[in-house]
Amino acid sequence: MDRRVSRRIAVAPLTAEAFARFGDVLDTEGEPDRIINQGLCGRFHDLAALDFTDGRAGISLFRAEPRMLPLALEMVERHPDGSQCFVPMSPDPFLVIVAPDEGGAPGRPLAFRTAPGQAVNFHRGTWHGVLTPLHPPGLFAVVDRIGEGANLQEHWFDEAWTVG
Ligand SMILES: NC(=O)N[C@@H](O)C(=O)O
Ligand code: NI
Repeated sequence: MDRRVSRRIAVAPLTAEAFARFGDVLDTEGEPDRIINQGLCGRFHDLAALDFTDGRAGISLFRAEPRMLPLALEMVERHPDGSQCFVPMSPDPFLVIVAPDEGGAPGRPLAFRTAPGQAVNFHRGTWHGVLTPLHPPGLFAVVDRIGEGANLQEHWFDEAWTVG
């Protein structure tokens, strides 16, 4: 009997609970923490743990090509010196891929699809797929570490995983 592990990764809806071991989910679920601006705005306050060993936080804009599913996942990466936050600038869902660390290498990846208005913040050192829009224009604000060195470890799989 073929005991090969399936290399197909299903895409699940993103939830804070399922993502908690990998990072933070930012959204406007529930009541805002503060009502500001003369009652015209709800502030959902301090939603992500920004964590940098050195350097500083920076905000960059990404314009990324949308991908189609099923996706051949060839690699994941991690940033040992800083967290990384993807904030979509459109209401379109995007794909979030993470993997547990197993002795310094990624284990079986997990894939999530965001709901409109959800953003994610990868904890420092979390294995993740690169920014992966599913719809144009693929515009994101990214909050991550600005500092010396590459702050990047890549892992290329011997055999790609199929996501979706
Ligand atoms: N390289 C870069 O700025 N972005 C990646 O870290 C990514 O996760 O998309
Ligand atoms: Ni990254």
